[in-house]
Amino acid sequence: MADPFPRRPAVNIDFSDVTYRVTTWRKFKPAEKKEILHGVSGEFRSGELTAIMGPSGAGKSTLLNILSGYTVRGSGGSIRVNNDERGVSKGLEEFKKISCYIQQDDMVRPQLRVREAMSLATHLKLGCDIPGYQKKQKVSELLGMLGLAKSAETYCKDLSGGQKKRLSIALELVTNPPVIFLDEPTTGLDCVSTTSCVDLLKQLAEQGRTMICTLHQPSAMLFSKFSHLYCVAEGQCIYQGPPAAMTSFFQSFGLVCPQYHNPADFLIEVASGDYPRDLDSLAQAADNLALKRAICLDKNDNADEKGIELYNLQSRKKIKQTSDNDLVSAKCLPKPASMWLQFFHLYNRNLIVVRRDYFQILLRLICHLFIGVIFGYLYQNVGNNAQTILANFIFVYGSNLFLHYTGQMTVLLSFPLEYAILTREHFNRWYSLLPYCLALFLVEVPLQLACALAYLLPGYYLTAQPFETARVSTFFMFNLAICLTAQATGFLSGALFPVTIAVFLGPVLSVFLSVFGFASKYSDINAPLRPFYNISYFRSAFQGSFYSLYGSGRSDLPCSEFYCHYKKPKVFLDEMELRDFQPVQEICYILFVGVISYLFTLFSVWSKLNRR
Ligand SMILES: Nc1ncnc2c1ncn2[C@@H]1O[C@H](COP(=O)(O)OP(=O)(O)OP(=O)(O)O)[C@@H](O)[C@H]1O
Repeated sequence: MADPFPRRPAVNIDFSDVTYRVTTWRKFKPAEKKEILHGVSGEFRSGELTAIMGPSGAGKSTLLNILSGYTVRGSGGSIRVNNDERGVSKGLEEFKKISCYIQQDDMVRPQLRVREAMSLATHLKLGCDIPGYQKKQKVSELLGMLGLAKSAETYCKDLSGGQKKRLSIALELVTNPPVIFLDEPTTGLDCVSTTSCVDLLKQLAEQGRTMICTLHQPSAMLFSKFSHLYCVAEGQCIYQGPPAAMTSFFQSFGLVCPQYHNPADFLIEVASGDYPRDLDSLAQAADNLALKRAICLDKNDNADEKGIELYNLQSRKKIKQTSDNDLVSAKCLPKPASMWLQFFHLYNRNLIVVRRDYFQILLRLICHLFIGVIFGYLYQNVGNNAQTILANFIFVYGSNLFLHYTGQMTVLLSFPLEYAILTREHFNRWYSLLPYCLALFLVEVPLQLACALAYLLPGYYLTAQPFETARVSTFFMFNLAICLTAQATGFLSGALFPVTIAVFLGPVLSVFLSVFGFASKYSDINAPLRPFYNISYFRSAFQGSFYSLYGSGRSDLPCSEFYCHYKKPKVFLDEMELRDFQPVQEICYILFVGVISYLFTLFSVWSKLNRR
C-alpha cells in the first residue's frame, strides 16, 4: 500500500532584489513612502536550518512575511521556488500548499486537549482519503517526535511556552510540508526549552525540509547549530553563509570579533553599527558570497569571479525556462476535507469549547434569568392594567435595549480574540471561511436565543402580559429577532473595528437607534432626522413588541379608577402613531438587517484575511 505520508520533494527558495515599501500617514503632513527592505537576495535550501538574524527593526519579520507569502502588497523583486518564479497570481496559492508559517504568538485553542487539537488538524487537513486509524497513528507519531506524548491529554492552556511552540509545529507537520517558516520560535522560552526547540528544528531540517526562522540573540552554542545564517541590517543583507565562516567574513572588512566573545552577539553588534562599517560594501560582499555558495552547491565546485558571472547568466536563463518542474510537491499533498466535513469538524470543536466553557455559558444564562426576574418584579402586573400602560411601554423598551446590548457585546468582545486564531489557521489552509463562519454562527445563535428566553419568560410572566398564543409568539418573535440582529451587528463591529473602538461604537449605536420611536413619534421628528427613524431596526423591534401586546383589537384593559384614559389600548396606539403598524413587514426588515450584517461580516473578514 502507498505511504499516506510520503516524504516530500526538496524545495529550494531563492530570491533576488526583494524590496518592501510602505506608505506612512502622518497628521497634517503628506504621505511618506518608506523602504524597509532595500533589494535583498539570497537562497534557502532544503535540508538546511536557516536563521534570519539582525537587530530589532532590521526587517527580519518583514522578509519572512514576504517569503512565506503572508505579505504581498508593497513588496517587489523576484522569489523563485525550485527555479519557478512565484508570482501573486501564479504560484503563491500552490506555494502555500507546500509551506506553513508558524507565527510568534502560539495561537492554540486553550480549551482543547493536545490530542484533540492534533486530531482536528488531521481531520481538516487530511480529509477522507486517509483512514482514521492512520490519522491516529500520525498524531501519536508526531506527538512522540515532538516530545508531547506525555502531554497528549493536557489542555492547551496548561502547556508551557516551549510545549505550546512544539504543538504549533506539530499541528502544521500533519501534512508534512517541505517548507516551514517560523517567526521567533524561541522568544519567551528559557534556555533549556530554547535548546530543545532549536534541536527539533534542526532535526526537521535534516529530514529534508527547508526550515527558515527569525531569531534574536542566541547563545554561542545555539548559534553553531544553524546550517545557514542570513543577517539583515537596516533592510540590507550583510552576511549569508554558514555561522562558522561569519567571523572571518567580517574580519576581511577589518571587523574583528573579540576573543571569547559570543559570535552571535558580535553579529548583532556589527549589524547595529556598534562597529564602524560600510553597509553597502558588506551587502555587496554578502551577495557575492551567496552566489559562490550557489555555484558550489549546484556544481560541487569552487567559484571564482568568472564563475559567478557565468552562473548569473545561467540562472537567469533557468528562470525563463520555467517548466512544469515543480511545485510538484503540491500535487502529492493530501486532499483536504470537503466544505461539509470542515463544517462538521469545526462545529464539533466549537461544541467542545462551549461545553468546557460551561461556567461562562451558565453565567450568561443566569444573568439573563436574574435580570428577567428583577425587571419582571419591578414592573409587576403592568401588562394588564390601563393605568400602567406607560410603565409597560418602558418595560418593553428596556427589554429590547437589554437584549440588544447583551446580544451585541458578547460577540463583539470575543470575536477579535477568535480572529487571531482564525488568521493563523486560515493562512495555513486548515479550512475555508464559509464553514468556519457557519460553525461559529450556529453555536452562537442558539446560545443567544437561550439567553434571550431566560430573560423573556420570567419577565413576560411577572409583568402579566396577555397569554394569547398569537400575542405571545409575536412578542417573542420581535424580541428574539432584535437579539439575533444585534448579535449580527456585534460580529460586524468586531470584524470591522479594533476592539477599543468597537466596544464604544456598539452601545452608542444601540442607544442612538433606540431613541427613534420610543422617545419620539414620527411626526415629532425633524425631517432631516426621519431617515434614522426609518432605518432603525431597533424601532421596528420595539414598536413590534409593543404592538403585539396591544394591537390587533385587544379588548379593554382592566381599570380600577373611575376614568382610565388608556382603557382602550387603541387610544395609546393612536397617540404613538402605531395604528397602521405592519408586523410582517417590520419583522422581515429586522431579519434583513441581521442577514445583511452577517454577509458583511463574512465579506469583511474575507477581505481582511486576503489583504496581503
Ligand atoms: N506596515 C508598516 N508600516 C510602517 N512601518 C513598518 C511596517 N511594517 C514594518 N515596518 C517597519 O519596518 C521595520 C522592520 O520591521 P520588522 O518587524 O521586520 O523588524 P524585525 O527585524 O522583525 O524586528 P523585531 O526583531 O523587533 O521583531 C521596523 O522599523 C518597522 O517599524
